[in-house]
Amino acid sequence: MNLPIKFEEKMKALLQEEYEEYIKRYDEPRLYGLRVNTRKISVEEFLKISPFELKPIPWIENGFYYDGDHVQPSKHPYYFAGLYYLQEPSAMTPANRLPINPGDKVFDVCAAPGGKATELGAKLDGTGVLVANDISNSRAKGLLKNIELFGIGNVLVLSEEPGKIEEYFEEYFDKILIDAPCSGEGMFRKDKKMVKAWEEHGPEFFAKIQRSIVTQAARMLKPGGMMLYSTCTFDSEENEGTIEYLLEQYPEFQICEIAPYEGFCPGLPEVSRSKREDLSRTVRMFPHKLHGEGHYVALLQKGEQPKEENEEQTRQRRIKADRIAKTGVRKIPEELEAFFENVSWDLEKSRLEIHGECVYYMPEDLPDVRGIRFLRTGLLLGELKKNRFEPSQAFAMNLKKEEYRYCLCLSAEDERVVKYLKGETLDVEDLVSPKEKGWYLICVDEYPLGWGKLSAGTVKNKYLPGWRWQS
Ligand SMILES: C[S@@+](CC[C@H](N)C(=O)[O-])C[C@H]1O[C@@H](n2cnc3c(N)ncnc32)[C@H](O)[C@@H]1O
Repeated sequence: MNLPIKFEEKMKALLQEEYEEYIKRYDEPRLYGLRVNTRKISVEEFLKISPFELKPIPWIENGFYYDGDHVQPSKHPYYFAGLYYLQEPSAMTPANRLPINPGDKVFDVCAAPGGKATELGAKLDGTGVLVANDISNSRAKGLLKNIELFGIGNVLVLSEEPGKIEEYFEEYFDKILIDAPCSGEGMFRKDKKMVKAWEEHGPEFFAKIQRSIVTQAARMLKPGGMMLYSTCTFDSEENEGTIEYLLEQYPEFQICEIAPYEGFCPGLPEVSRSKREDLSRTVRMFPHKLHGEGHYVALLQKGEQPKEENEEQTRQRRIKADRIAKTGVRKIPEELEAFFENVSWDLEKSRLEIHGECVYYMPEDLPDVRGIRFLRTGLLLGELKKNRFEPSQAFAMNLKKEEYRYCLCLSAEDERVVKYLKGETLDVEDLVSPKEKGWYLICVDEYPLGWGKLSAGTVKNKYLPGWRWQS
């Protein structure tokens, strides 16, 4: 493989006698990873039904290697049920090593297309709130789809400059993940286009952006909160250099130990300006040390700053508290109430929001985000049409089979599953009485795929057209 000479020289200086071993990895086949969505299925259960041969990724409990040269997990109904995400193995590390507690307010600053946000949302398991942002609107659309596919409803999906978001979320989050835009040196093997991109915009370009993002994010973290910074590059300015910069600007932050794995290498104080020893608590991942393409990960905690509040600060704090969005409806619309007779949720009026025809179920304690560019606030439950409620695709993905009364379960081998995913009408007379009618949750085995409307033994397809199986 043709690598830029400047890059090779830099890697030689960084790796010294290990360089030969590292460069040999470029001749080896690429690695494919699959991460189980533990919000929908346990690892144990997934291993019982997995159609693919899987080998554990030793440092990720829910991560596995698969043979991407012979199987295509993105073309299996379980993918459409959101049971897993396909992700390069070392890229699974950041979201895995950021500790998440139930109820946490979590922010993924550079989230598209959702490789890390989907894991953070799965770990929250319906509690707290996940704010997922990406500055690119087109990429944020893909992010929203992946979040919905994963069954994550306690969300806010934004497409905004972090500097603008900061105005609304000062010291709001318990956990922040920054998977920063970077020069992508760890992706050269997997994606040759990255080499060309590196030649156009190298480490210097990205180091500036990263410094701005980490300091903006730092201000959105609560004292005591944790922040994880990651890149898929080897460059020291973008890695240790960015962390060093953050610590200079915000000395109340400290670097934390990351749960170890034998293939992790310590960060390198010697490549930084200050040579501070604690940079060795950050982690470098190299393809010749573990079966992954390479990453850099740093976990930080914001210290509690003992501060006496003055009058002005108290006033500001009160203003902010008033900015918590007032959600809720006085009365649940009858059509929605009728639909929810078949859903086992306790629908809380205080969390419902209705805009035009659309009904949303909101996370609690969100600031009012008017003025921020957003793609979604909360879970879109569906639409209120004339005298009826039409449930959404996102709602189907958020439900568990046992939470809705009328389910139609097809086995993964049943050819009607793919027909359904392609948007076709289904004949199901063999499964339900021709007298049955109304909204059915169509499932592959036990796992919801979307809605269908049953009448006279036929399912009218309500699968979201934009998500259809492409042949
Ligand atoms: C490494 S990718 C993120 C990958 C993602 N975390 C995942 O695991 O799927 C970096 C992302 O940062 C976004 N980005 C670039 N500059 C940004 C900024 N200033 N604020 C927020 N996002 C930014 C890019 O659009 C890109 O999608």
